[in-house]
Amino acid sequence: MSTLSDLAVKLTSGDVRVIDLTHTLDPDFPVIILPPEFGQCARFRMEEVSAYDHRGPAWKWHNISMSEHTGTHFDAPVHWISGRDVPNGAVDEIDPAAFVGSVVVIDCSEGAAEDEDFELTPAVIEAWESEHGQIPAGAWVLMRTDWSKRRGAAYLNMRDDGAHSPGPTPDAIRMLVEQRDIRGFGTETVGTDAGQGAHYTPPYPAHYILHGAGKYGLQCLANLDQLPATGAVLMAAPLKIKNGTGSPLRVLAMVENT
Ligand SMILES: O=C(O)C(=O)c1ccccc1S
Ligand SMILES: [Mn+2]
Repeated sequence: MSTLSDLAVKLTSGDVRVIDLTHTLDPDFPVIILPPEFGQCARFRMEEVSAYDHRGPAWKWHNISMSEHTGTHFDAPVHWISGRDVPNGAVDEIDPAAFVGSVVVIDCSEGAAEDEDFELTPAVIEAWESEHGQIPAGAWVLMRTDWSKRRGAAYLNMRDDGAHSPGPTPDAIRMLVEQRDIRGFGTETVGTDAGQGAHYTPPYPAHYILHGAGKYGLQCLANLDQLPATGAVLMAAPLKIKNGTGSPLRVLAMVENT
């Protein structure tokens, strides 16, 4: 039996499960808040066009609007100034082969529960690798913090000096990109960078280093606690928006029952 036929059989039998890593697109779902002098991210909005009524007797539909970076979404290299000249850096130009691939999960949930500004550092990555093996080239790396379980104001966790949420240090992202050649980095928080990411050098190091190297980001992920540390396959295909810097998307993972 071919690999794909075997996979189809296992998907039908449930020996391979599909896990949804996506938050519902909802007007109440928080979006990133930037300093007031900058443009802001739009929340998801929807308006009813008809509902089996005079506006459309046999059909129901809505018009929707949002930012490319609303909700669970994909960041393309062109999103950041460091990636502005990366070949095929917009969502409509990326090779679709990049949208399906292996994924590893680094569990930082205990650290994030103790410290809202928990940092993924090279030492955390190396400790993970000592247990699970070296992160394979071309893999997605997801930082599990269980932040997706937060609701309301606790999700953005804004204080007088801005947001406080976990994320990677510049050295950690540099290690993942330059030494492990990952495909992309994903988080449960509203951005791939820590809430205080503007204060690193370079500012917003995850965006700066990932996208400058032609890598991708995923944000506002959910259910990472349902994934194994290794062995899952991620499917993350952004909308094909012309010259798009990113897009909301359905992120799914295939996990084998062991
Ligand atoms: O990519 C994003 O959604 C994101 O986190 C972001 C967007 C724009 C400016 C800064 C950041 S930090
Ligand atoms: Mn984004």
